[in-house]
Amino acid sequence: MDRLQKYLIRNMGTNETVNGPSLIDTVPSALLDSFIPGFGLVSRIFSTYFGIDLSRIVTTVFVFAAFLTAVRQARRIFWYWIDANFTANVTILSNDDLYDHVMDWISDHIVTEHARELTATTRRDHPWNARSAITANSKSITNKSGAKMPIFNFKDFDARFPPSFKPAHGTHRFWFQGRIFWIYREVRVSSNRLTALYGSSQEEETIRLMTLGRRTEPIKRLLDECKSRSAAKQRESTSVRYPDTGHGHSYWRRAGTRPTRPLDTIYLEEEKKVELLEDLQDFLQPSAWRFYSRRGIPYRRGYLFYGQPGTGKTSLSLAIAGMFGLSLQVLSLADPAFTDQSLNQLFASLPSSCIVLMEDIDTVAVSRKADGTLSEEEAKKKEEEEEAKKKEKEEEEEQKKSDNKSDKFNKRNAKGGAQGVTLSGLLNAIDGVASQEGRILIMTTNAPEALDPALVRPGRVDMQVYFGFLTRPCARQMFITMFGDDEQLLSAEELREMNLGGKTVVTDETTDALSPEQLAAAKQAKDDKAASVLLLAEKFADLIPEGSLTPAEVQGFLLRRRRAPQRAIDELGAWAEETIAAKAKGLNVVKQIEEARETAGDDTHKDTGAEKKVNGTNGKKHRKVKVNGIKAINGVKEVNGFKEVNGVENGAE
Ligand SMILES: Nc1ncnc2c1ncn2[C@@H]1O[C@H](COP(=O)(O)OP(=O)(O)OP(=O)(O)O)[C@@H](O)[C@H]1O
Repeated sequence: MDRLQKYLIRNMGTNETVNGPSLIDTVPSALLDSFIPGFGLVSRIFSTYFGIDLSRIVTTVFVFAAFLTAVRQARRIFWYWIDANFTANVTILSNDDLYDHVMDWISDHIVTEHARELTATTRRDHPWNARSAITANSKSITNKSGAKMPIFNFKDFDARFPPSFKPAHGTHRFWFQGRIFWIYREVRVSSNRLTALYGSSQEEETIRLMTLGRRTEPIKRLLDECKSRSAAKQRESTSVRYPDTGHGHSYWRRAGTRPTRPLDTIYLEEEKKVELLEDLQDFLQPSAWRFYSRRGIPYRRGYLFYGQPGTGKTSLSLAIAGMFGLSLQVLSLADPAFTDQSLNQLFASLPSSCIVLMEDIDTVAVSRKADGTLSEEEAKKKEEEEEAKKKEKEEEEEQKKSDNKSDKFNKRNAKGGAQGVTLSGLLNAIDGVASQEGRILIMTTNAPEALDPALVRPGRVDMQVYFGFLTRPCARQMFITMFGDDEQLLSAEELREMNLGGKTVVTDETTDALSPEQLAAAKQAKDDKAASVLLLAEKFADLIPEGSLTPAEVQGFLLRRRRAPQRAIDELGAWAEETIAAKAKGLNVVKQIEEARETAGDDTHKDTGAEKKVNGTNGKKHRKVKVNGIKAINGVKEVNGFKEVNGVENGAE
């Protein structure tokens, strides 16, 4: 013992004598001195002047901390052991739809007033759900007829809703069907295997559901509950995904949801619509999968939607996705970030049933053959290119500085460049071995003739659908949809504003307040209006020049007059004539706005831009207004929205 004491005293630098303080007092002080330089000196000062033994205090703190660490470690080991032997777990990645279903359910069920750790986000309801455009601070503008129109203020609307809460990152406990569950919400770095499997990014958020017991059945029941709850909520929306090519990996990023577009708001000849739907329905039958696999046919379906811009190719794709409850994966090959490899990754990581919408497919490198070789003509072209290579290089340097990215991409594709997406890369991706079964591919193009035949051969494209100009039946339907009483399409305010000669239009909100006589009169007014709209729709359809105007153009025209059906009919002829003439000349901008206003000396439409009085059809004078690339011509007589609605009745007579 003596020897040990001497050794410690010598090595730990204490100058106490062997007969001084005991070992238990001395050792900590010496040890602490080596950890905390100067501790010995401070300790002696405290001991001399205050009579406090600092080393004892510090030792106690150290022992306590060590004890706590040991307990924590023991608890971790205990839970690890429990977790490994007596619990069931299910992990869900954030790029899966299930993640949102679970988060929605959890937010509704465990975010109570007792929850202590939450993540708050601003909640925005869709203005669609606003009962009234008028808020406490509503300002209004006066329209041409002197009537006050309340301004819908989005900030005021948002302010009506409290934030929404979700469980914060970390662990939360809750009960479901009499059983305890834990949810761990965390961000983690994905492994290569997971990345390959789910096509996810390097960092991703996960939730892990855990319950006691060795079977996952209770968790599956919970997931079923989450799914069925949110399925009802999500029936009205279509989830849309876009590709992300960050971190050297390409994956589908969920871009949110879009309201499901009703199919009857797509104006396409009925036979074409029915034929397409039957084909899709046939393919999506559960029995079809067996049929395809038994015959060794890849279970995929391809469609080519072609036609003028603004004829509804994209809109129909969204409507179909909503109708069949499929997600829409949108891909634009004009994106310069895409390569053959990223395209392959994206097709390999598609969900098992979905619609892939590839827009403007003609922008891809169409000059390459499927096998990557060049045709005779192309080889000749390449030779010429090589001859001019030196010169081009210099030019390209200059162009690089001035051109924007998409111009560069188009030029590269026009030359059949090997970067970006090549035709052979595209063909491999869409029907290579890695491509997902069960997917529906919709390719859209304005220039079908520019496509390589390999791209549209049967098997890759199983059905071609032409989207043409607006036909009369479709124009009629568009008019009815635009001015009809469907409360899905028109808000209560709008319906009320669309009164007929002073008679109130019935809405759900107003029915309670009316006496039986008033109600009958109002219902009659509503029926009258519906009948009037039908008659006006016939007139409108008769005036539509077939084979000349796209649905987008007519939709734009009607939207400008969405409260004035009679005005739409009055102005259609002149507008259509002008629009067709402008298109024939290849004009996009019809009038130089300022110049036109100066010439006309008229400032009625300050907000809309150019105006110029010209002679239109039927010997009437018209004012031309350029709005968002679509010309509109207002009738010469002074019009106001409310009077024009009354015009519905006139038109019906
Ligand atoms: N056939 C149609 N039925 C209903 N709406 C249509 C139709 N065609 C165009 N529209 C309307 O016009 C707008 C543009 O339509 P959409 O994007 O679907 O056209 P597109 O043919 O895909 O055009 P692009 O070739 O330029 O991509 C949308 O607001 C849509 O509502």
